[in-house]
Amino acid sequence: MESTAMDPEIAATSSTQARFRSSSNPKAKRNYRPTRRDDSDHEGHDLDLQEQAQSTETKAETEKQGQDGASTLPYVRSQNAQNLGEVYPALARLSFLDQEQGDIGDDPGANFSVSKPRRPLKQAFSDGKQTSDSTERQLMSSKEPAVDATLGISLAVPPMTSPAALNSAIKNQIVIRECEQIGKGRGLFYTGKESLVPGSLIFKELGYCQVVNDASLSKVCSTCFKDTREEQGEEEQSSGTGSVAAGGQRKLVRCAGCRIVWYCNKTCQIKDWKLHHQLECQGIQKSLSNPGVKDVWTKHKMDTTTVRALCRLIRRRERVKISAQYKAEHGGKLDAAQKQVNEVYFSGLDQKEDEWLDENGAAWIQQFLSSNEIKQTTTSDATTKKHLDEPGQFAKIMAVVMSCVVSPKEDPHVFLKGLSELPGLSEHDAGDGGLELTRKLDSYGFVITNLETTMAIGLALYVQSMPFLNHSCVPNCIYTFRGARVECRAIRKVQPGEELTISYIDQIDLTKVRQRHLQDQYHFTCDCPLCKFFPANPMVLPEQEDLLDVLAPSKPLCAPSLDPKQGWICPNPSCKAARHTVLAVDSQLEIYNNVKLHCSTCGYEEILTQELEQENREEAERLLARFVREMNGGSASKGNGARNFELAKFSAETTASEDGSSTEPIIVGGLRTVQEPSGAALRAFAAAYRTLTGTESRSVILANSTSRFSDTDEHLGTNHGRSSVHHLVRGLVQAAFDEAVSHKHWIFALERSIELNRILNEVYIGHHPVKAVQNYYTCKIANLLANLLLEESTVEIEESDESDESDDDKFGDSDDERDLTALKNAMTASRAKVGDGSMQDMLSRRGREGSDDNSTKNSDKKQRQQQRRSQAENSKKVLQFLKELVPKLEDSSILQQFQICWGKDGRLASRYRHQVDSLKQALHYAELPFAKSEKE
Ligand SMILES: C[S@@+](CC[C@H](N)C(=O)[O-])C[C@H]1O[C@@H](n2cnc3c(N)ncnc32)[C@H](O)[C@@H]1O
Repeated sequence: MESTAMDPEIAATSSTQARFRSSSNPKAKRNYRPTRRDDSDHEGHDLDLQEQAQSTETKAETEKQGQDGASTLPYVRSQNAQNLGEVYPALARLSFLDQEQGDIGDDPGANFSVSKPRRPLKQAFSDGKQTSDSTERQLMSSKEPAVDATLGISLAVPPMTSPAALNSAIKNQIVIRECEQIGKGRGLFYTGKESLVPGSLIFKELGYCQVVNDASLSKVCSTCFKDTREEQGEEEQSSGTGSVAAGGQRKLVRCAGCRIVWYCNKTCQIKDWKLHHQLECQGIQKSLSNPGVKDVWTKHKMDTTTVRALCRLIRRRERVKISAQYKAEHGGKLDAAQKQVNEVYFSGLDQKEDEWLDENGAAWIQQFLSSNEIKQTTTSDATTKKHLDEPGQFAKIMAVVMSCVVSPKEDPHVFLKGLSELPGLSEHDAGDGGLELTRKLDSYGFVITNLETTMAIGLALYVQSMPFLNHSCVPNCIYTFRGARVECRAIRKVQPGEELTISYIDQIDLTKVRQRHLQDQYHFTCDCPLCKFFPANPMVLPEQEDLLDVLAPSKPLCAPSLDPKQGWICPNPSCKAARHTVLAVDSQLEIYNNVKLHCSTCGYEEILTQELEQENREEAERLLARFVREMNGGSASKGNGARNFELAKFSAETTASEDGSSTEPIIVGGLRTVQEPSGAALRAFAAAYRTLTGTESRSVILANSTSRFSDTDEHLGTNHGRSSVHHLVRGLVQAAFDEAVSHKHWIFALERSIELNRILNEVYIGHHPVKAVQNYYTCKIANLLANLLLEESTVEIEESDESDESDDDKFGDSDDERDLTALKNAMTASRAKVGDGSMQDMLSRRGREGSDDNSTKNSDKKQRQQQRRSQAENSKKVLQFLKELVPKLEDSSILQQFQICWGKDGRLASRYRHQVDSLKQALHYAELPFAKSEKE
């Protein structure tokens, strides 16, 4: 531990120098309830429960407290949280999906603070003792570190006797052992005989310590982690003790002692008080009286999430020591307070697990949350120390921690050293305790996220199974949170012997980006199939340089014959196995020069070359660019910047051919115009299509146009042609999706997203991350629409009450209000004139209108009325569309293709079901005002 960390003077200076993070709250996700305006001062609801809670403590406990300043209360965990969790790790990439994850501010040094979602962070680099032997190290029932008989030294492989392991849904079938890959350390493996089905619960566990992050403190209960932003019509559970606003929306109450942490109600507050907060509260108040660090709490000079987590971690160890001492002195008996708390709050697994954590947690943190194996291949201890200390963060964090936990009489150095002093450890192990603990929190801390929003709401340190999950860009597991309890589930079939993995990062980045991220943040090179075989992530359009990389002559020249299950569907129209005529070999062609296609059903064979594929891709891109250019006015209206195309709204209808049979149309890209596509656009398209396929296009429908090109299906011909069409179609749909997203055109984005899902299902058989990602977007957009729809219904009511409301009022400041306005405008957009198509245009036009002089006010008013009528009409259409969407989202045959969504029962997994339910609920609400405006 560097002395600067504890020096109060230096601490004071550093805390004033550093601006750790802005205190801005994450953008509050809209509640599904109609907005209520309640201006009552939230803080006015503070319950002075500190005293009440204290009065419930027993005398003995208070006395003990007075004597040594530490709580003798047993650790108790509430298990009444239900609403938290994470849908799927690390996928929220698009800006609109990015929930504010905790602002780190512009201080680069603030990065260390736990303020954004993260998987386990950088690896710990402590001095644990273990070997790199790849043999299984599992010991079933020892509390001591396993001993390798050959080497005679202890191994960093924890015994699988923790409650999480013993209570696992697949008891005794998961083991922790060394991975074969050098430098990877230990991993969690499935050893059952039957393969695991998607959705299987693998384990669930409680954290050793957990805290709500700074950004969510006033929104999330610090005991049960219930997020008030996400409640939707649930029955209030505050039973009169919590604060319920007039509108039914629950408010949290704040500890009147430290004024930092918030709770659902008295019960939660008392629970936390007994477990942690009593000491935490005293600590914070002590810290507040220290002028050097006071600003941290009062002016949010830095993020205190890590600080509070560390304090809780340290305190738990302290409390356990005191508790053990009490037990020893009283013949193994619990003190009266502990007994009372156990009776009132503890039950079943929670109790067992908490007792186990009390007894073993510190030792596990000390001995198992570290791996020499990893240390050797990553970086030195000194580098780690430097990393932690680089922006001065470590010193600042420790200064605040010390101001909370160390009593004035104590020597901080001795105190910190003492943090490592566990029975049985050598002097070497008992190094710099503060640094070691911080590194462990940094390495193994998990961000607790909210299921609905994937917003980061807290930080927890798990010690049982969770910390041993390694990363893969194509993971087979996800973890979700129930309160602060983490649950790990399989998301696809897991074969016996397979390692269980989660993703630490955003899977949809390019391989290069992902690898850089993993290297920078976690210090390892990922060896998963996506990294090994897909240099250009097929989930995103490959960048030119990635293509150049893979075209390097050193690459293998010919790919092994492709297994139809992995990448392509037989294009032979008469093949019985063929359902679609689209190829999905682009990913493979990014690696191999030639791909030999062989259909095991009909014997069809063909060789596709990288060059050919590259040509097709380029041609498709050229076509796309030209087509979009022409659709936007192109040469005809050069320079005026007008946009005259809008994105597709609804799928094209099946068209009847001359002989009376109906033809399924190919909707190229789903682009439709608000008016007829120009002749130039159509010609551009036809020419490029001809070049790509060697044929005239067949039944290609553009926009709302009735124009189409006649052709026969047979002419689609070779893979060459099909591959080009595939690029074209997918590129166009992707472009349409991106366009819709960039304009926050959610309805269209949703529609395009579903279309992309359909295409992906054709081109990737079985599970594929690309499908998971797109499906994730579909769900998120549906969820967003649900919010917007509901908001719209609220606004509709408000508007009808105040018909003279100015435009300015409707353009609120919040992003949500803007989204809502954009959505409304989008609904009107289909009727707009040339140049009015884009939402941006419309928004700026409306902005300009707002500044027009009085003479135009009347006509503006009429226009607005007209617009409202039009909005109402369009709203009905949207409603109808969404109503039709719900059964599709629940259609199990569609879902079976998105394996990622499967629940145990083969239905939509509950995490998605929840979103569909939200949509249904919003539809229900939304109908009321729409019905009203209809009558009007
Ligand atoms: C939470 S720990 C996982 C358990 C770790 N293997 C151990 O033995 O303690 C995260 C660390 O494991 C290592 N790791 C995780 N996934 C890996 C992978 N796919 N390849 C190599 N190392 C990996 C990295 O060093 C990372 O920082």
